[in-house]
Amino acid sequence: MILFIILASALTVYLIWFIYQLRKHFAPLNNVPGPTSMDMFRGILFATPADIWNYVRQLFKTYPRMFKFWHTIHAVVWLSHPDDVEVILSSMKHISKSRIYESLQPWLGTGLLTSTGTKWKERRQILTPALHFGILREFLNIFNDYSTLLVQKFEAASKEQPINIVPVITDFTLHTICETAMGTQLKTNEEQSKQYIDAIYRMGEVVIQRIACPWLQYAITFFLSGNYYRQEKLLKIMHTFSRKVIQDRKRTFSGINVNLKSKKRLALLDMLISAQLSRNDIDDDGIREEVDTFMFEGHDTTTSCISFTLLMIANHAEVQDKIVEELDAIFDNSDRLATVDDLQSMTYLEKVIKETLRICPSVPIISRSSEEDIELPSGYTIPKGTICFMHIFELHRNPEVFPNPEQFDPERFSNENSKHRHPFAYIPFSAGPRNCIGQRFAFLEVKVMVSSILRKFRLEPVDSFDKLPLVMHLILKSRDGIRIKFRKRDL
Ligand code: HEM
Repeated sequence: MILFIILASALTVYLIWFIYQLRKHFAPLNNVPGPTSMDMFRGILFATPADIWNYVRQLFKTYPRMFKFWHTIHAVVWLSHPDDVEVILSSMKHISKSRIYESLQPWLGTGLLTSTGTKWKERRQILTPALHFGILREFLNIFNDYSTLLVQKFEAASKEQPINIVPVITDFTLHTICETAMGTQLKTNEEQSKQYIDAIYRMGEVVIQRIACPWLQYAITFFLSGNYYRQEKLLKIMHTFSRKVIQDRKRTFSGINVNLKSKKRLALLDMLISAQLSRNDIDDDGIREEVDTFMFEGHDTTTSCISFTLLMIANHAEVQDKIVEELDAIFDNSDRLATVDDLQSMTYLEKVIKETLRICPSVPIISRSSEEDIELPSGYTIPKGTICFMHIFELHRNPEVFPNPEQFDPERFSNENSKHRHPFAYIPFSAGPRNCIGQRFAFLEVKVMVSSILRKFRLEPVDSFDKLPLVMHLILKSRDGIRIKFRKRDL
């Protein structure tokens, strides 16, 4: 009994000391406005991903520049002003992702998206040449082949019925990333490919459920919730598949070892195998981490971008007319496939894609952990160890930078109008040292897909962006998909 009283007293003293130290360390945040922990708890308890999305947006209406709250023992700040975001993103000191990304680690390990420090620097160095423009040119045939198939799919669908485009586009972006980055065709009629595609969809659900529900972020509660077993099953399918792709590629790669010395450009997976064979820079698990990272980052983001671009075009007839005029001038009614020069001539379409990514950024929120105290231009100090969320979706709606922010206006991205813009006011691909490595890949793919569709179809609106139920997810998504009508163009 005495022992129990001593232990309980020691524990109480330790807890009081711990909370005191925590409060002292994070005292500079006391000045930052924000909801109370109780408000926060009420706001997210039993909330769906759509409720959480709306709740955070509502908080930005009350605290437009930034706000803070406590999430159990973690101090969290949300930022949306370009000056504040610039201080964090442009620094090499704050390159570590916050603990929110830990939910991705069972799947992606510490690949390029989730790693930090020397590991991240070395991997970025190996992988940057894999997305060089010279290589992307070689991917054009693959983009063209798959977009031809996509158009055929829409042609076969009923003319009058709206189509939920998200699953169809997802199917195509998964096939293109697998073939371009891994040099492997996903065969939808093969059981293993089918299982893999399905597992990627379902793993996304598990990850987001864990991020959205605070109590699932701890290993023990996650384990008890039953989601752990679901995750293990999915990981087995996905990792077995990626390991097989790597082994198959390695076999053929060692057979053509000459590639290591030749000038021929290597695809992403070949680049990783080459780094292993020639310099032992990366082991088998490391290659697997990067393959999984690119499969994830390289398909969901572009699916969101293509789907929202088509939605915006369907809802803005005058914008659609201008794109069609541009395409007609380039292709002159011919059926030929797009070349790199054609894609570079699609300057108006490029402005449309940029404006879509402003209103509907595929990655709406990113997060970092502060590695040391940060003095923000707003006058507040963020102590070391704070979780910093940067709300790209809100940042892109700053009325001082983008007047009338909800209005869709591609001309915001004319050379004249973009010239004097704050460099961190528009960051769909993030910015600074940890920006998106696949940005040029994404633009090429989106342009090929969207132009192929508009050369064949007139898009008619069914859903509109302002009525879509957006959800808190890693990637911007509508809970109910995105529906559009496709009417064959009279050529
Ligand atoms: C429209 C399409 C895309 C958008 C809007 C986008 C956006 C972003 C953003 C905002 C980040 C920073 C994430 C963070 O800090 O947490 C990022 C990182 C990344 N993206 Fe993309 N992305 C797109 C397409 C792609 C594609 C096609 C690939 C691969 C081929 C790719 C690969 C990556 C990787 C590997 C990272 C991590 C980079 C690093 O930390 O060094 N992304 N992307």
